[in-house]
Amino acid sequence: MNPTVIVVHGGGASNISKDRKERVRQGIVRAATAGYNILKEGGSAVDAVEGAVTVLEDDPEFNAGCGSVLNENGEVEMDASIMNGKDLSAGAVSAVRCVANPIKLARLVMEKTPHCFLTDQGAAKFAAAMGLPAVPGEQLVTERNVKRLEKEKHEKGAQKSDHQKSLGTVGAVAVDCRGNVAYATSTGGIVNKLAGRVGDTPCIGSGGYADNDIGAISTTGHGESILKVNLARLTLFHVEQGKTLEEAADMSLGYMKSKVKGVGGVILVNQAGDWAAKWTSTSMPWAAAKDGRLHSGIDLGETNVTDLP
Ligand SMILES: CC(C)C[C@H](NC(=O)C[C@H](N)C(=O)O)C(=O)O
Repeated sequence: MNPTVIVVHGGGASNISKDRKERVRQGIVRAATAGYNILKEGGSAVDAVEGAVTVLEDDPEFNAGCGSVLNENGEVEMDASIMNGKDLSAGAVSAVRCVANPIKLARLVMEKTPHCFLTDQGAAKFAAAMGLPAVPGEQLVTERNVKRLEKEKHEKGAQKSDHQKSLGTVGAVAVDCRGNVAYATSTGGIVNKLAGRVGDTPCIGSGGYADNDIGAISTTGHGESILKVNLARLTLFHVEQGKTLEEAADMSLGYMKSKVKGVGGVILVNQAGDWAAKWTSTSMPWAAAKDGRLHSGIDLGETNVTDLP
């Protein structure tokens, strides 16, 4: 039996307030625990990453699903992708408006169509055909995100730090008892984005990648930067070249910073059950479950370890 591991992230961020930090921590732990339980019951890595990301899409603290940031028109447009490292099958959706869980739609694209990627209206039509309930767009708009958009529009042009732009993209990577790896990533993108803007999250090789022979990775950060360097596949390239997961993450994040001044974060696992969580943003909420233990943190140098129930 292979060791089962799941790692989740809740985006890159800075200066999270104290009580929000607690809610973020709880959400991340809840998602990692849900994913780990799926693995423990013999579920696949794909089931586990979809399950963990669904928990985070349903949590308004995170920038995905019902907590998604708003575009310039005050609307939610979400991106998501998922990949199975067993056969490199992949599914992605972009600019979807009216589904509660874009990651479920991405999985359906992967498993029920001959394609990898559906967008906008075609994705919406496919969701309806698959019986995914449509939710009214307004239902995904939270008070906090209305305020955040107003603030962003008001401050436009003024000097502002990256954390204002977006917060709480979510992702998961896992390895199951059969040695298969998978990733899932989901986001509302960046606040005040142009309608129709597509980020890194749904793009295979940028928002994530999974290959049993190398490992699985999910990314967060400035989408345009991540796209330019193909952050996910670049990191796994370093792993293929013999680097450890941590070394590979440091190299690719360092490259993105020096080359295009982009910050972000990554989580990784491989078939051997090694895992890593690394970031160049000020902080990144993350949690990893392995051998009945839960490791978690938000800020640099912070790791809490507890026993899982
Ligand atoms: C400033 C960064 C680190 C915040 C981070 N943003 C994303 O991951 C955005 C997503 N990759 C995109 O571009 O659509 C977050 O949401 O936590």
